[in-house]
Amino acid sequence: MARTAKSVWENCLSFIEDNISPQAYKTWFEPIIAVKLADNSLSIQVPSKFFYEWLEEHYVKLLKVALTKELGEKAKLIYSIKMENTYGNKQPYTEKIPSSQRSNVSAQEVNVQLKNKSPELKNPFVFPGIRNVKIDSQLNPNYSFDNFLEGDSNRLARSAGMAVANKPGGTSFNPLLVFGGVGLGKTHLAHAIGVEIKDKYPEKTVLYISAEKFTQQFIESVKKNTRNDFIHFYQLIDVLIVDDIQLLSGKAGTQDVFFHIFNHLHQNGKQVILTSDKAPVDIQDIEQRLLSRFKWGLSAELQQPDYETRISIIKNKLYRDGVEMPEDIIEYLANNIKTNIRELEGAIISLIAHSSFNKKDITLSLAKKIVENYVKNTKREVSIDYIQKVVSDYFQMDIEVLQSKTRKRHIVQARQLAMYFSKKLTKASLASIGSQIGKRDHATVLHACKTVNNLSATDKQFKKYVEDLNKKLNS
Ligand SMILES: Nc1ncnc2c1ncn2[C@@H]1O[C@H](COP(=O)(O)OP(=O)(O)OP(=O)(O)O)[C@@H](O)[C@H]1O
Repeated sequence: MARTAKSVWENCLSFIEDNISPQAYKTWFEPIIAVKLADNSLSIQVPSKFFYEWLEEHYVKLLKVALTKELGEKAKLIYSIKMENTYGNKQPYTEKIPSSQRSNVSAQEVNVQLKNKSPELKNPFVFPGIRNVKIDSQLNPNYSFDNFLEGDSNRLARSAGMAVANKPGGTSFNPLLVFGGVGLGKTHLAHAIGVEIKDKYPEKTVLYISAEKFTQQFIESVKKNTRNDFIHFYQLIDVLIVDDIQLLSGKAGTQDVFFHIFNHLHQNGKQVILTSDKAPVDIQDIEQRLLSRFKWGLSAELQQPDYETRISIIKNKLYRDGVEMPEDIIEYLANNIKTNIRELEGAIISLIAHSSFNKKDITLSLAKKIVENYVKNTKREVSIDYIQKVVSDYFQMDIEVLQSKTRKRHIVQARQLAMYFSKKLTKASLASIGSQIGKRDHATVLHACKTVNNLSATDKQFKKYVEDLNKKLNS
């Protein structure tokens, strides 16, 4: 019997159904319609671009296995997206996108000159001993310069990033340190520079790594006694991008090893790109010699985007998602989500999802509801620095006093309150809270939290402090 799109898809579905939860199957697979089968390519129609992205993100492997079983190794999946009811009464239209269209930045081969007999060079990403080390750049090709919109708030950082991408290691921006608040595009820009360099100079070895992962790898190398291999590995890199460098704060061993790697790369004309959520002067607990190196090149700030840039970012995101939205809603979003581009994008995604799942138009009242949720839910994301500022302002003392070693009762209480609220309102560990609030250890923070709970149950005045601060930190 001749195979049809429908019969092939039905076989795929019965395999998929056996491998995921009934709820997921119902939500994500039942609405799909198989539309065409040509050679090894099956076209399926999905209800929205959001739907397509969800499938690609969560079920691409399963789809691949199911399809390969049916159509063999060369099987291809093509999505046809039916844009319906996203806005207004427009005719539905379709858009075709191949599965996993995003090209990956391919692994890079590095020939290692082996000086001794042991051919082992440990790649902390892949473990087996290897002569020809393949280094996955860890870059995300979706973060490019093309979709990093320019505005006054990011012009300097973006242009410096471009200059570095054009001539890695060959400008005075080495290191290039990009800093700025949460969700303002540091990671995006860092990847964009790496992606651009790989495009222009495919032979260069580029590596993106978060400072957190770098630290974990280093700790692992100490445990396994492979510290030299670890250093050697990083010294092979032509362009090293380290994200969230402030996370090295308080980690003396990791800072030390990074210092050696940095010096080696810098001396050899290799490019280093760093990001941080603070300006270099404000990064605490980083050794002076390292801090001074961070300042060798250029520190460029990403500021909060102005209104025009927010509008362009929204429009660009909508354009890329193939969705239209009335101008007044775009303006409403831009006027109400100002400080964090990730939140702005999140609100747009929620709006699209709501309207496409509920088959309703995107209206201003829906936008208001979503923005309200966003603003409410994200208000609690405060930093430990901010908490210390609010608490010290409340007690009219300087942050340095709050952090000092003094045992004066009112200062101790202020410090304990700062610790208590840091535990309550942030995801930071006790140890990290302690190190940021006057270099105390985790036991001190634990004790502070208990004391605040006890005192608020027994001391009226103290209870009032807690209530006042709660209001200030949540407003
Ligand atoms: N100029 C821009 N144009 C378009 N999109 C942007 C721009 N800046 C940021 N974004 C988007 O905003 C989101 C948040 O950016 P990113 O993750 O790079 O922020 P971050 O500063 O690294 O945040 P965090 O401090 O939480 O690590 C991303 O989806 C990114 O693509």
